[in-house]
Amino acid sequence: MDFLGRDRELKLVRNELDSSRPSLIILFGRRRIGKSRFLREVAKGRDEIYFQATRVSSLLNLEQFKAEVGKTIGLKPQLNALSNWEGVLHYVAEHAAERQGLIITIDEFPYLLDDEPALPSILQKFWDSGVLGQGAMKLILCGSAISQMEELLAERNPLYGRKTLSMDMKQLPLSDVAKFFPEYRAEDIIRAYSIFGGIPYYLQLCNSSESLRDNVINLLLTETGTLIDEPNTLLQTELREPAFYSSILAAVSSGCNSKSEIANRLGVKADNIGPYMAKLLTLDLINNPKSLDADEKGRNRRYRIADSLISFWHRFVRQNLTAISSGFGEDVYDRIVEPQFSDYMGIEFEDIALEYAKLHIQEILGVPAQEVGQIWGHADFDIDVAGRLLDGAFFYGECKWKSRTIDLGHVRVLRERSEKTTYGKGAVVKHFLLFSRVGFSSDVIDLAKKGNQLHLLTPEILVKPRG
Ligand SMILES: Nc1ncnc2c1ncn2[C@@H]1O[C@H](COP(=O)(O)OP(=O)(O)OP(=O)(O)O)[C@@H](O)[C@H]1O
Repeated sequence: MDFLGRDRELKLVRNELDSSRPSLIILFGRRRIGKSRFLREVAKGRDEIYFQATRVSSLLNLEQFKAEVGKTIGLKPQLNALSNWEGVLHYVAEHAAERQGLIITIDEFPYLLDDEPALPSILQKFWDSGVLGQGAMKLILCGSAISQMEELLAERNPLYGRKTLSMDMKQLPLSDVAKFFPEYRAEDIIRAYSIFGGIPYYLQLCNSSESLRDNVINLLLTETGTLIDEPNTLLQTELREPAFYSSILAAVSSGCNSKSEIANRLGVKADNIGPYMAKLLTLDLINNPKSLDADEKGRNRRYRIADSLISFWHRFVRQNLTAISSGFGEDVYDRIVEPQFSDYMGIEFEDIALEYAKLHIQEILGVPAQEVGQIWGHADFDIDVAGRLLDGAFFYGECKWKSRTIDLGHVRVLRERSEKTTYGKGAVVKHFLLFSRVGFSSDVIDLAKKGNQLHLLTPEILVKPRG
C-alpha cells in the first residue's frame, strides 16, 4: 500500500534533513503508529544506513549494525575488526564525511539499551566530538517504548540538550484516515475511524472495496481475525501486568471515569491504581481532560479511552468471544453491534468534532483555536465541544449522530447552554457549531445562511476539510 497522509510530519523531518548542520532526531510513538514506515518514507532517495535493533545481545546488534554500515559504505577489514559501538560510529563518520547528509537511523533504539545502557553516553561523546559536522550527518533514534524514549530527552540523560528535533508520533487525523477508504462514503469513513482509529497498522488491514461490516467481521469478529486479540497483544508487548491494565481499560470503557470508580470496579484501593493510570496516559491509551469551565483547582477531570479500537473491542468483542470462537461472528455483528452502534457513535462523534475544532476551525471561523474541549459536570447540561479562538471569541457545539435532523430547538438549547456556563461569560463574539450526520432543518439552514454565527458541519465537511 502507498504511504498515506502525514504531510505535516514529513515536511518537518525533511526540512531538518535538508539543513546543512548535523541533526539528532528523536522519533517516538506507541506501537503500530507507523514510525518505521514513516522513516522509510522520509529517507526515500537519500543516502542512509538503516538499522533495526532487536531484542538480542548488544554484540549481535552491533554485528548487524556493522552489516548495515557495510552495505552503505563498504565492508572493509577495518570495520570487521571493530568490536564496540564507539569504534563503529567513528568509522561511519570518517568514511562518510564526503556523503553530505548521510542518515544513520537506529530503529527500536530501546532494545539496544537493555544490554548496552551506556549507549546514550557513547552517543553523546560521538555527537560532542563534532565528527558528524563535516558531512552534516543525520542521526535518527526511534522507538516505541515511549518512557525510554522520553527518558532520553530528560535533563539527567547524557543526550539532554543535543536533539535538534523530537517528534511524538500521534494517530492519523480523520482526513488522512479517509485516504485508506477511497471507496467509502463520508459517513462510513467516520464509522471506520470510530472503530479502527488513526492507527495505520489497523487501517491498512481493511479492504476498502469490502463493506465496513465485512471488514469488522473479518478482522475483529472471527476467531482467526488479525485484530481479535489486539488490545491484549498491545498491552502484553508494552507492560508487565497486562491483565490488570486490561481490567482498568474495561472499567473505563464501561463508563467508570474517576479513579475511585475504576478502583471500586476492580476491588482495589484508589491510591493503588495511580501509577497504572499514569502509564496508560503515557501510552496514549487513555486521556484525562478537564471540563473547560472547571476552575484551576477543580477536580472535574474524567478518564476516557483514547483509542477507538480499544473502545470498540471492550464494548463489542470481549463479551462475545465465546460466540465469535464458535463461528457466530456475523450474528454478533447483526444482533449486537448493529443495533447498538448508533449509541457507540454518539460518543465517538463528539471526539471527531473535537478533533475537527482543534485542527480545522480556522477554515470556517477564519481564526485557529487556542483551546478546545468539552463542558460537563452540571446537573442539567453538557456541551459536546467548546473552545476559545486566538482572537478571543468563543465557540460552542452540539453533535448529533442518531437519525434526527438538527432543528431550531437544538440551536436554542445550545445558545441557552452557552449562557449557563461560566466558560466564555461576557465574550463579545460567540460562534455556534452544529455537527450532524443526518442534516439540518430548512429553517436552521436559512438561519445559518444569514450568518448568525451559526455553522453547519456534515460528515462530508469533516472528512474533507478545506485546509
Ligand atoms: N502512513 C502510512 N500509510 C500507509 N501505511 C502505513 C502508514 N504508516 C504505517 N503504515 C503501515 O502500518 C503498519 C505499521 O507501521 P509500522 O511498522 O511503521 O509501525 P511502527 O510504529 O514502527 O510499529 P511497531 O512499533 O509496532 O514496530 C505497516 O504495515 C506499515 O506499512
